[in-house]
Amino acid sequence: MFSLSSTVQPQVTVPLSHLINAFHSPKSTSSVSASVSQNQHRDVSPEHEAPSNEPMLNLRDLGLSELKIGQIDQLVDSLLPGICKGKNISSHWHTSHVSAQSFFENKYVFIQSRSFKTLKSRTRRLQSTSERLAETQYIAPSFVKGFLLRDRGSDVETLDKLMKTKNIPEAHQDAFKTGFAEGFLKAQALTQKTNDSLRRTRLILFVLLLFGIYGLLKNPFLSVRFRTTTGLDSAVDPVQMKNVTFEHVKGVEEAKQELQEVVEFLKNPQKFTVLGGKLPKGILLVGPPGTGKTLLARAVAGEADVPFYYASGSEFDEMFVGVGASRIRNLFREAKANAPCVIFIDELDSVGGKRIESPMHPYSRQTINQLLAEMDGFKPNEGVIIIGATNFPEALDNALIRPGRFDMQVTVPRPDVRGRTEILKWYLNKIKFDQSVDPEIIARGTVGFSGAELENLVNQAALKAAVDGKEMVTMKELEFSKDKILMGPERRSVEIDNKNKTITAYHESGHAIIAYYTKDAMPINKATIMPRGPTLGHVSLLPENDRWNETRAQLLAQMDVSMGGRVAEELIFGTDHITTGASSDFDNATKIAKWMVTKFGMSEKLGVMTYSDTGKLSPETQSAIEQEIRILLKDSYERAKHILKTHAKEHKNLAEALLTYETLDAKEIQIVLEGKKLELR
Ligand SMILES: Nc1ncnc2c1ncn2[C@@H]1O[C@H](COP(=O)(O)OP(=O)(O)OP(=O)(O)O)[C@@H](O)[C@H]1O
Ligand SMILES: [Zn+2]
Repeated sequence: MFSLSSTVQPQVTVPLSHLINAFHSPKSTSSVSASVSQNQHRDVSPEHEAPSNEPMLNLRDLGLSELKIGQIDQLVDSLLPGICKGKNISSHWHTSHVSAQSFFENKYVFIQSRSFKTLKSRTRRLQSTSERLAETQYIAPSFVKGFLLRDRGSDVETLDKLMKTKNIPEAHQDAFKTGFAEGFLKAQALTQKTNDSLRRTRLILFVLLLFGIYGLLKNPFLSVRFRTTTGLDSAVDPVQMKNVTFEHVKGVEEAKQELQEVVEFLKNPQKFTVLGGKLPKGILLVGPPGTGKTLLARAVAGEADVPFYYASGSEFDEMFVGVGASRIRNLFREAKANAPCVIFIDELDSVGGKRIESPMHPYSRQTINQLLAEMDGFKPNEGVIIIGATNFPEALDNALIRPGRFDMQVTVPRPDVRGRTEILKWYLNKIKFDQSVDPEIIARGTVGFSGAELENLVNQAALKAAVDGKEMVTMKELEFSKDKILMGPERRSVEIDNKNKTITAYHESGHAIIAYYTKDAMPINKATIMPRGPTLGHVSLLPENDRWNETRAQLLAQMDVSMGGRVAEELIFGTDHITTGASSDFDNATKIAKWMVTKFGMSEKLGVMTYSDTGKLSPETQSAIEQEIRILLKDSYERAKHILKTHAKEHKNLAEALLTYETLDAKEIQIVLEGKKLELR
């Protein structure tokens, strides 16, 4: 079963008594021959398989070169009566022996036997007892084999030399050899013991390893580490959330307030029980991605200083029967054992969605049922609070949002301008930034950004500053990374020819001039002719505040600003040279005009009425709507033309400044439009 490595040499062994007798064979042949002849039969007897208790000795490791021919004959005769008699080897030996002094130097019979035994290397390679048995069956008793295979001339010489150098008299040589044999035997026994204990140790280690693997797979705590590899268990790491508190979550004040009572409950569940109050078991955090739902849940656990169990809904969504359900079971079992605590299930919709069983999610129903059963299975004041998060509350299974389950909903919206400012300040404080940085300006220009996106913006600005070899982050890097997130990376590598650059500069200046000179337009933030994403240039405007509502004048102003690009092209380069670059401007203007007519009731002709599905309307109404939209756009176009004609000089100055500097911020645009000279940067 457990074969040893090939470096371990096979041992051909004989009992000690045989060896001693062999040395003294000429004198005490009878006892040896009796025991050896027994040995011959051992090859097939089961006795042979069971190792004898007597210490075993390897004869081939003994120096026997000093034996004279006569002695060898006697020895062999006494050890191998069968072989010697049957094959008449001794006579053969006598006639063929040439002159070799030593037994091993004789190249005749015994060497033949060696080759008959197929090369010494083969013998050396023999590994298992069974192989050895097979060999010995057709050759000779094992010890003779060792005897015959003796080929370590150097060892033999050492013993010879030793006897010579020590000047051991003939009479004592036998005693010397016996002593040598005893010493050898001891060493042999020791090697055997070492080998045995090595074998035993390996066996024990192997068994321990097997137990270890089994234990790891069974133990739910240890299996956490194996979760990803085995995919079958479900334990979840509890994480102590001391370091995350409400202080870390910015711009979601209402949500924090609502969750404050949950924190109180987790801190002291008994207090609530005494008063008979009942807290929801499950809280549903609803909001767009990256608004800090996970962060809030962590903060709840952190504020209350209780363990936090994180699980993602998609982890429970398994192709295999029962896996999702068993994961949920394990999660709740562990949480209950560690109450008070918070279980957080991210992407709840992917485990608790209303989906019917489909080939993609064959066992989702089972998983939802398990979740419901677990939620029903513990008492409200047991100290376990389940917080679920979703971007699509509509997609949740109705059973999940019934009272007693996720019955409290907390909305986590995208932050408003104040929230965004706070978030930006929070992340700016983690990096080095210039005192001139005004987080509010960035906040104003990042309508709709989530907390995660704002964090990313600050991070990208820091990276940009590092790449540019700056010591601090300035507004420039922040603006840069904002544009990158909004419009894709700059395309500096694109070679834009001068003609196109000029067209772009006049087009963008057109937008900027209209924005600057129209009362209800948003203030300009920046103008650039640096290609970015799919655009060749752009003008960004900045609302002073998040706009909850927009007036008719503001909408018209937005249309006018959109028209400014094309009007500029037409006025400067002529009708024949207008470009395709204004298509997205027209999209924008047309959308606003359409909404004014069909949604906002801002057309006198069509009245205060909404027209949702324009395809189903009568042809007359449809053409009336179209007519109104057309008029709004035409008027807008004319207004833009008027402004650009009036401010042709400013328009030209701004376009040239853009051609020189590529990007101009609000202040620089103002300087140019006021007719002042722009300082060289
Ligand atoms: N309001 C916030 N205040 C501070 N940091 C925030 C805020 N919102 C998001 N972040 C940052 O963005 C990271 C991601 O947010 P989080 O994972 O909490 O969002 P989420 O709403 O759970 O998103 P998803 O729905 O994609 O899971 C947070 O780790 C945090 O660094
Ligand atoms: Zn444009």
